[in-house]
Amino acid sequence: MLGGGPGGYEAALVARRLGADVTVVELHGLGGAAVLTDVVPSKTLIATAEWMTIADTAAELGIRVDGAAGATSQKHHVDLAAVNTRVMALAAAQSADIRARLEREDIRIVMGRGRLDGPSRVVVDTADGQPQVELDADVVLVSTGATPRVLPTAVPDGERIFTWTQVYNLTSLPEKLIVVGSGVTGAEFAGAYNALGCDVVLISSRDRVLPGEDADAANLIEEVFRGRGMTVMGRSRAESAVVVGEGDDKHVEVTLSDGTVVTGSHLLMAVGSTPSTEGLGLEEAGVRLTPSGHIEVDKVSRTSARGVYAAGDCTGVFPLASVAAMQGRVAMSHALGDAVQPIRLRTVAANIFTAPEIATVGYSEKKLVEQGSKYVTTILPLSRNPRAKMLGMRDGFVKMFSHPEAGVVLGGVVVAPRASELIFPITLAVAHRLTADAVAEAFTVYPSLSGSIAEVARMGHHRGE
Ligand SMILES: Cc1cc2nc3c(=O)[nH]c(=O)nc-3n(C[C@H](O)[C@H](O)[C@H](O)COP(=O)(O)OP(=O)(O)OC[C@H]3O[C@@H](n4cnc5c(N)ncnc54)[C@H](O)[C@@H]3O)c2cc1C
Ligand SMILES: NC(=O)c1ccc[n+]([C@@H]2O[C@H](COP(=O)([O-])OP(=O)(O)OC[C@H]3O[C@@H](n4cnc5c(N)ncnc54)[C@H](O)[C@@H]3O)[C@@H](O)[C@H]2O)c1
Repeated sequence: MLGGGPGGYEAALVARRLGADVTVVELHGLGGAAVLTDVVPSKTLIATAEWMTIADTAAELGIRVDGAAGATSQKHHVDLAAVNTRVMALAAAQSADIRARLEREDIRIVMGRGRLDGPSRVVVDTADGQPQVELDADVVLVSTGATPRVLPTAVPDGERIFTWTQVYNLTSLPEKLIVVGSGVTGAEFAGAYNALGCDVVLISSRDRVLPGEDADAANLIEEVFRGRGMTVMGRSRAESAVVVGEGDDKHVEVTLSDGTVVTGSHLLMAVGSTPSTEGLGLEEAGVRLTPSGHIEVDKVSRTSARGVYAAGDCTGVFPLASVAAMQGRVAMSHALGDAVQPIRLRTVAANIFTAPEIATVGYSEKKLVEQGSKYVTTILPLSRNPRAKMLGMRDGFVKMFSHPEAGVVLGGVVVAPRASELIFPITLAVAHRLTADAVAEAFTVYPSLSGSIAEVARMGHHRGE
């Protein structure tokens, strides 16, 4: 395995279980960017932000903090140094757990930068300056991931201008954080820092935040962001960014394409990723790349070179840790002759960890329209749910797409606190082609947020002729 992130280490475990001799080559640390810089750190930071959001409703629920002057006064504050220490410790512990698990399974780990020397040999420049390691293999899985895209006119310095991998250096909350890019990464960080108590400006090059997502969900999040005091600048492309001034006057200036200059104390660039596929000897080994530099793969993770498979963000199939892991497992099952199901992207569940969260599964409305499918949409605002009222939750909804005649659930969107947990019944329905009636017929607890899922399914009921 070239790369020890979710794509690589999950594949390693499957290959070992199927009886193969397995070596994982990893440049930085086991668990990959997912564990060390991306998923785990961001979601741990967001866990603190989520508590801050919950604390905001405390006064409404009748909770008073001793010494606080009134319901609207600032009662909690965040010690960012402590938060980031916890974040990094958690990521390191998770990485160590993965290493220990691989070692227990007798998987060899070689730390260093690997590259292909033809389709069945990997050469590793080891991290500790020891001689190169050469590994011959019947099967190679490339799972080298991706790194933050850097604009040459806004180069991160790790002190004032950050990529998302560097923000954990911060020991105190920025006075005013500018976030460039309103994809999932930008929206999650902008939302989190806003909840932690920062003044946040979100610069979005598109009409609205989260341009790729369900329009109702994205509009709701944008409204929530604005309602919490965030400045959201739509249709604004950042051209360049510089650090100016000295001492207390030091700040960041971001110049937009219309000449506007936005100033802040710090800047987070979240303008997408670049696949880590350069200098790996891929094309020389017969592995075809797409124009964007991603590795071309089929549904069982085969590349154009015999014996070479690829998984995860370096393939650009669907940049999620869960998909990387599935691609890796599928690759090894195929390569080692086990029963294998080609990857089914239609059933992937995804979640955006804003507050409220946005969870999606199955076909999106955009996809249903594009492919000319027949569908009905049923939608229920969260504010109608009795449990949500008790918990003081207002923003959110449950939406379901189903086939108008067959009643089969085609997809769903849940916007709610912990939507990542609530989406599961819809995921089951999509994965197993259940009808909306089948979902509606199952008992839900009263009162419960999941009651809205059964309710929205009930709304999709069609009387049989
Ligand atoms: C801020 C952020 C938050 C995210 N949150 C989520 C989330 O909540 N849920 C989710 O499902 N997904 C999330 N993602 C996406 C997720 O991080 C990726 O999809 C996932 O990391 C992909 O796994 P991977 O194995 O392909 O690559 P990675 O995790 O990037 O691992 C690749 C590994 O390969 C190593 N490597 C690279 N080149 C070499 C080489 N030449 N030799 C040896 N090793 C090499 C790297 O050091 C790295 O460790 C998030 C992404 C970002 C940016
Ligand atoms: N919760 C999660 O599962 C999670 C979290 C983060 C990322 N991810 C994965 O990573 C993928 C990539 O997300 P991402 O947000 O990192 O990248 P992205 O490419 O989806 O978004 C980057 C955004 O930045 C904008 N942009 C680019 N240049 C700009 C400029 N100069 N000025 C202003 N805006 C600019 C783009 O228009 C785009 O909307 C996601 O699709 C998702 O699969 C998942």
